[in-house]
Amino acid sequence: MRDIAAAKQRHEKWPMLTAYDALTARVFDEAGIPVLLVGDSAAMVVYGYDSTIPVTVDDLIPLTAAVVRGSKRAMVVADLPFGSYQTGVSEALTSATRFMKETGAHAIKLEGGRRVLPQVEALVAAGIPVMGHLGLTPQSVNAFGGYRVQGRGESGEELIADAKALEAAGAFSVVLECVPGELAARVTSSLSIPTIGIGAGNATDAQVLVWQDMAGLTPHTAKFVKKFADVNGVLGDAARAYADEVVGGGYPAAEHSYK
Ligand SMILES: Nc1nc(=O)c2c([nH]1)NC[C@@H]1CN(c3ccc(C(=O)N[C@@H](CCC(=O)O)C(=O)O)cc3)CN21
Ligand SMILES: CC(C)C(=O)C(=O)O
Ligand SMILES: [Mg+2]
Repeated sequence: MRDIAAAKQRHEKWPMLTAYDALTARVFDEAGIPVLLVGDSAAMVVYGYDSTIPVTVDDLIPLTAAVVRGSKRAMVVADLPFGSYQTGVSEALTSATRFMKETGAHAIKLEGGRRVLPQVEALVAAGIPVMGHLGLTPQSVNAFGGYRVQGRGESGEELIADAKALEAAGAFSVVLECVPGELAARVTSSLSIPTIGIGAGNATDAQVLVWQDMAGLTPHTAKFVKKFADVNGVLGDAARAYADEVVGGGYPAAEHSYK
């Protein structure tokens, strides 16, 4: 955390990725990704729901614990799911302390600005580092009427006020999702804590992507995603090659068999 705070002063950008299991956490940790987020996007990319709304604390705790076990150096951030903190300060404390005690995560993330300020202040007071999340907050997809760019026009000023309020409440960083690059640049220069962009242009202090999106596993992705690999192709080819060899009798060969 001290490192990513210092990076802002030095204008050094850094990457964040999601992770949901021990093996991918190890890969990203060894690749030098300093912060891993166990996102509530697990609802969609792990559990197959069509939004993040249904996923629970009980669903996310085992995944978060696995990511902590798989990584050595990375800071692991646990995303608080819908319904586990909006309901009040005491619910937020209960949910966040469960993640901290049962998973070994180093910080939590929650969505929203001034409307969740009491929760942010209480978590910070309890010694739990808090990452904020503004702009397209997917837990509010039903209020937004879809996954749409946020903060255009007048509402950009509201977002800046939310970001400043989160910083004043003690948040150590803030995710800006699907907002105009110009707005993200204004927020980034207005805050002394780092901003982490996803679909927020290139002026933020850091970037985050869902790993299955950046690695080319997810079939449909938003405009902001760049595919850095073709995992869908590689994995599909491996499955087809395996199937062919099983059907053809080529696998297993002598070297895969016990005497
Ligand atoms: N795999 C995955 N990747 C994500 O980035 C992600 C999730 N899942 N689940 C939770 C949320 C949902 N997210 C989304 C989903 C869709 C768009 C999207 O399609 N956006 C439109 C913007 C349309 C507009 O207002 O102009 C796009 O066309 O990119 C954006 C973010 C981001 N998060
Ligand atoms: C995309 C990031 C910021 C997130 O909240 C998630 O993966 O759940
Ligand atoms: Mg999330």
